[in-house]
Amino acid sequence: MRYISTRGEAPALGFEDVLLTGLASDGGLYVPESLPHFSLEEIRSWRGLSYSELAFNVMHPFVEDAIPADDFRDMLEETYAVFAHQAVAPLVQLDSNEWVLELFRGPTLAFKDFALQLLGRLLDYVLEKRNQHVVIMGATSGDTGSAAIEGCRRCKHVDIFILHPYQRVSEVQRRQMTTVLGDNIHNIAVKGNFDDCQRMVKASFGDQSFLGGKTQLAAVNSINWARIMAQIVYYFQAALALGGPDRSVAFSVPTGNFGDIFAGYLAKKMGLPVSQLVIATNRNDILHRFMSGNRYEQRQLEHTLSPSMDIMVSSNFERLLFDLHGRDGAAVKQLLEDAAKGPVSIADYRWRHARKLFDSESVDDETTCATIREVYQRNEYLLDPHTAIGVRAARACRRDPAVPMVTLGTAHPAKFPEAIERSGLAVKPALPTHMADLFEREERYTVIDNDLAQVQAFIASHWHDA
Ligand SMILES: Cc1ncc(COP(=O)(O)O)c(C=O)c1O
Ligand SMILES: N[C@@H](CCOP(=O)(O)O)C(=O)O
Repeated sequence: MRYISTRGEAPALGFEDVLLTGLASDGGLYVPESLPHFSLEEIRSWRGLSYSELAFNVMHPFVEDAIPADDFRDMLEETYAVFAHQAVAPLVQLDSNEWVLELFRGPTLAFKDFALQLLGRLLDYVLEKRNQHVVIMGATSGDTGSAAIEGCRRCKHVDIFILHPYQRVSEVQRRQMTTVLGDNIHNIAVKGNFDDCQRMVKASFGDQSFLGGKTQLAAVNSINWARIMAQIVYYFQAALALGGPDRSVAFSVPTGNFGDIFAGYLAKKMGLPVSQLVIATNRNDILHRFMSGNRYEQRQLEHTLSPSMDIMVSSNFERLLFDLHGRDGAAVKQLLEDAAKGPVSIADYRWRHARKLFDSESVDDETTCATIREVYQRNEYLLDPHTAIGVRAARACRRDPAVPMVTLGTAHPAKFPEAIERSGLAVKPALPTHMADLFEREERYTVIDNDLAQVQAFIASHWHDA
């Protein structure tokens, strides 16, 4: 399997190099040159497999040139053994044909664990083989950071630097990152927003000279193809549990950086019968505005009760644009350069195609709280604010009540007590036992101005060989 860049100017790479490269050298994102396609018969034969066995079947074609099958199987077995539910991603029914897929049973209580527990093991495997060191540089609006630290902190050959927007993540999210005190773990609170953090990460991948040529950067964000690859699996798992592939399933996906829903789009392209994909956004709704009116326009970022989705520059949208433009890298490059200067539209027939692939809805804080309240009162089930946005959007966009609609439950409600309180509910979601003393643990992080040079200087002087 070879991987090509969405901007068409970077060299094609194999899996190992894609894993370590993160952002392509032309500023694009890597995607597989061609996707594996599974027949209905093959997918049907996967019924009853454990999560890790299913993960092997779905992902092996992407890694087969780089990792022997038995090693990959062992890695997946270990990865999904750390999840706190036997089903790994259990389904919870809210109503007739309405489900939540709980993706928050991993160590850091968000869907990011599915990919980052694996990414840590993949990095360890490849770096050990090459005897190579990397500096992980990641941006987080709250969840990727802790999942990346948890997934990679035992890797032998890495130093980890995670940038989060200062005072713009929940206290639980911050503490999940800043209380992990290893010598190779560095949390940076940037006086800016998530987009600023992500911009710094991308700029640093583009010019790594600040590291003095002694090591290289690796990505834990969904710009790294391996993140997307691992997130495809749970679409297959949920569909199989609900009668797929002999029955279509619809998914509603709380969306920020467009990684999770892009994985759903790929699952469909790989043969899974998916009847609907709903993009569910908060008030930072650039994707919903684009889907509704073919106008891609960045606005001021708002701070909402669903902070992990406070994102305006949605990285993985580029991967979709690449497909919408017939995989013409030059066209994507031009479009994104124009988009950085002002609003852009795409050719009407391309936009209509996008509308066939996705529905969308934007949900404000008030409606998020109302949804948390309603679902709790009816089902005694507590949604986190991101999942609540997914549930609300699913209800607004649903096309066929006979088709199971699955909302991806992207985080545990205990990570966002503020939203639960604002919903007027008297319940306090408890943190699981392994995090019970989170508020007593020592924290360590460095606050830095919203300034790339200062951030890079910090990294250059703190990675372990520096
Ligand atoms: C809890 C939660 N829900 C949803 C999202 C959105 O996922 P994506 O960025 O893949 O669209 C994120 C972060 O990205 C998140 O942390
Ligand atoms: N919501 C994310 C933002 C980063 O997205 P990623 O999927 O590209 O890592 C977070 O919680 O950090």
